[in-house]
Amino acid sequence: MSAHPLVRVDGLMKRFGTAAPVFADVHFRIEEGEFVCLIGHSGCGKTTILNVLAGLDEASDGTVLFADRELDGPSLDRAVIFQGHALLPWLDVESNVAFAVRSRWPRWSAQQVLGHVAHQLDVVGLRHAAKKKPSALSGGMRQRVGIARALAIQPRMLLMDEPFSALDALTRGTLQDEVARLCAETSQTVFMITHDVDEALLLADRIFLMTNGPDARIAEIVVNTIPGPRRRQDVHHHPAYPALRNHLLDFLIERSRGFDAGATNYDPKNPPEIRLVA
Ligand SMILES: Nc1ncnc2c1ncn2[C@@H]1O[C@H](COP(=O)(O)OP(=O)(O)OP(=O)(O)O)[C@@H](O)[C@H]1O
Repeated sequence: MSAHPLVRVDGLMKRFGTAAPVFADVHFRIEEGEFVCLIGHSGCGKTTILNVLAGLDEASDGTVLFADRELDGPSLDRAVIFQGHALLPWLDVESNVAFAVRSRWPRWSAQQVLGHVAHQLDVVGLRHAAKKKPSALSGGMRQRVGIARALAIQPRMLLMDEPFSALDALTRGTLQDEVARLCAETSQTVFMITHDVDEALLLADRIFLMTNGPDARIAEIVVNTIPGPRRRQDVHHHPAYPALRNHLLDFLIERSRGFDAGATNYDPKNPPEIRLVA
């Protein structure tokens, strides 16, 4: 880890009302250019952590430094792609993306904005749908618009909350490939929530495993020992794949439940880093 990671989270805790904390003592770093996935069961606080990183929610305790500065609300440095795309329904595809581009570069001419939008729509294969309203698009196309809009503002970090979970298997696979390619080409820093271990092994450089809530922790950090660039048709042939996949599934099925944060060999500031090879 470098002395100046892009994201530095220390002692993060979130409590709603007087209930037990959803999660506590969460520490992690994300390096510039890294793709990190967060995996854990429903309710352990993944979306809450993502919202804190986005500046949309505040933790009850702890600090988040982004590029060595304490976070202060949302910023165009951090773009979010939600599960349900969140497009403006009254604007066509081009205008949805242009809206974000104009807020990022308010001095750009209309021509510059439209040129940039056209390029982003090309990147996600949606140039032909530029004049369509979101209601006239399939779920996969809408999610593509969300991706184009997020990437169009060239964020320093992309935050994705289960971005493919509402899609059919075929569309999901295609979009996963596209995101893998786009992020690798631009060395995009990404923090993504997923429930899908194969998706994590395709996309992530490191996978943070969260225990069940309440009082959830990051139990361990699994390093993806399958080297990039990874492609969907190759990943499962890599010799390390079975061990990695079994390790992630065993965690979700078994170890995420009985985790003991008080165990002497567990240091929340330094969760065990797991490096599995074939
Ligand atoms: N505004 C709120 N008020 C009270 N409780 C909340 C609020 N927001 C979230 N919670 C609770 O905090 C816990 C964590 O929610 P969060 O959505 O972060 O979990 P998650 O791990 O992302 O779950 P999922 O995988 O189902 O999306 C849940 O038990 C949820 O009920």
